[in-house]
Amino acid sequence: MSETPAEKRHTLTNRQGHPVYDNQNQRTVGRRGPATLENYQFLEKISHFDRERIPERVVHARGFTSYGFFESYGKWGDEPITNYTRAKVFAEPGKRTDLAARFSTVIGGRDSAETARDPRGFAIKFYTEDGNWDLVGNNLAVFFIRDAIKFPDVIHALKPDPVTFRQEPNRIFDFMSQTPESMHMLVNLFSPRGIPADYRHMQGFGVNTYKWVNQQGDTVLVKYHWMPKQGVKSLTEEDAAKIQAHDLGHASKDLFEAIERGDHPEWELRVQIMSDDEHPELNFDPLDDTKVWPENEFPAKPVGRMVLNRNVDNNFAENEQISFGTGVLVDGLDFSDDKMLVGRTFSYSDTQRYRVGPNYLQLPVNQAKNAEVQTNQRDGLMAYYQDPGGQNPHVNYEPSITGGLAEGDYPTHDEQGPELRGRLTRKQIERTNDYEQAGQRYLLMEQWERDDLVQNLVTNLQQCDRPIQERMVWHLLLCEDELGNRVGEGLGITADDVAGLEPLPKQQLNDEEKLRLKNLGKNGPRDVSDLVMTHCVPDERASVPG
Ligand code: HEM
Repeated sequence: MSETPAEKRHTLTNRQGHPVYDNQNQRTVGRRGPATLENYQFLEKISHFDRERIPERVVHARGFTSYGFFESYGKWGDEPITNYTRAKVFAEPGKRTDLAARFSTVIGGRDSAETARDPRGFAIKFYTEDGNWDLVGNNLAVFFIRDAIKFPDVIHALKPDPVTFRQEPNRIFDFMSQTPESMHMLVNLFSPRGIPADYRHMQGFGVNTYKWVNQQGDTVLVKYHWMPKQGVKSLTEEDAAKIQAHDLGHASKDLFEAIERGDHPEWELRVQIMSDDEHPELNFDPLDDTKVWPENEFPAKPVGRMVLNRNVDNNFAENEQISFGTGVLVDGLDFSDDKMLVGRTFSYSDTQRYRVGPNYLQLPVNQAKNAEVQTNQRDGLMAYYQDPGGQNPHVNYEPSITGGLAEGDYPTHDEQGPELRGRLTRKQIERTNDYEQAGQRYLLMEQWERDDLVQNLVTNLQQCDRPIQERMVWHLLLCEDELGNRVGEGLGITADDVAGLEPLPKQQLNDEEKLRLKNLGKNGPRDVSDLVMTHCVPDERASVPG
């Protein structure tokens, strides 16, 4: 390789701007040492190196960030989107908003394999003119649990054993077998969808239920879906192992290289809407993130597209320090009472104040760069940007008659949504219905996906204690006969072996589930003839050379 001509190079300095004349040798007394303690250049270099790492994300540690834009179609079906939301990002057809996207795996550390069977994070930061909007989703449409209080438990079960430091199927299925609401997620996670071919060929889902608010203050419940224009492709366990044998970061590499060569990946954003009420006519709760909303009843309508067209310049500054959160909403978008969402909304900014620091929002990648930020928040560790505080820099408080920042005018209404009534309680939601959609999901799979799912469940459950295996077969039979019977066959467990198991303590079975339990393994397939679900679009088995 030819050397860069010396005259074009800048002189190396330390962080104080002092030129470095020798970067190979410490200052010592005589050639052979000892070293001197006042050697500022050496101490600055080493002590900065000692602090190069920040805590990695507690989940989603390995990920990759790129930039692009969102373009609104301005319509929800035939209607202007403004009928439903006043969020400016959707306002008119063709309106573009800058964004950053971070895709990730969940459980492994920062250097772990991207071929892991794991949900994939699908986090988008829209830099809108009203400030930032983060849509923090996953590639799978549902989640393991429906109440945020269980999040540390589900993650502990999925993370390595605190003693052996290995991910242990026995711990995972110990927890899942006691958590019936996880069945829908497990049916997805152990299917090929649990190992997307790469980041460009996967879907994204908001998973939690949010709200849209229009000019009149009317609210609707919404769910968000991202559909890759590249198609959906996934890997079997064997194919993933082949890739992992020579590459731990194939998905980041694929995305980076596609963007570098101008092959810009694209996703369409589709939105489902429901009126903002409890929907007693449904046999599930619209605020339950273990459920999808059937699209024959609630069509997913295209509202815009996202294109990724630029890579980061610095992985640490833009990927490691980027900070997403579900609390980051703009006017026209709102939270629902989804009990996961409220917990997530506390958790993200809490962990980021610890992981990145209290001034994490001053970093360029996190700044609301298309909106004015003027706040009386001051100082703290690594404070970089000090806002002048309006005309009078002495007034860093509000209210004031001598200057400083003033409150804005409320966009339209400060009251919205239905009236809520209820007594304080710790009860779970009523319509748990933990098995139906898991069974439907199985029946809507292609044959290769079903076979892969069964094989993956059997291989993992074979490593579990017998009572865990039995309880899992019991749950899977309640989802769908064929699924339970096939997994049971792989483990040497029949429906009769588990028919006598009582429901779990605190488990609420609905009438249909009670009936299925009576006929365990002999109920016949559910009817899925009319059912349309976005997360069931055909999945292509990715081809892997060798
Ligand atoms: C109560 C449940 C949940 C809690 C408490 C929680 C908490 C967290 C925490 C603490 C992080 C690390 C954030 C950081 O260090 O910057 C994180 C990352 C993430 N979570 Fe969750 N999470 C929950 C559920 C979910 C669900 C249901 C989804 C999918 C819809 C999800 C998607 C993500 C994504 C995509 C990231 C990575 C964001 C990035 O790329 O930086 N999480 N979560």
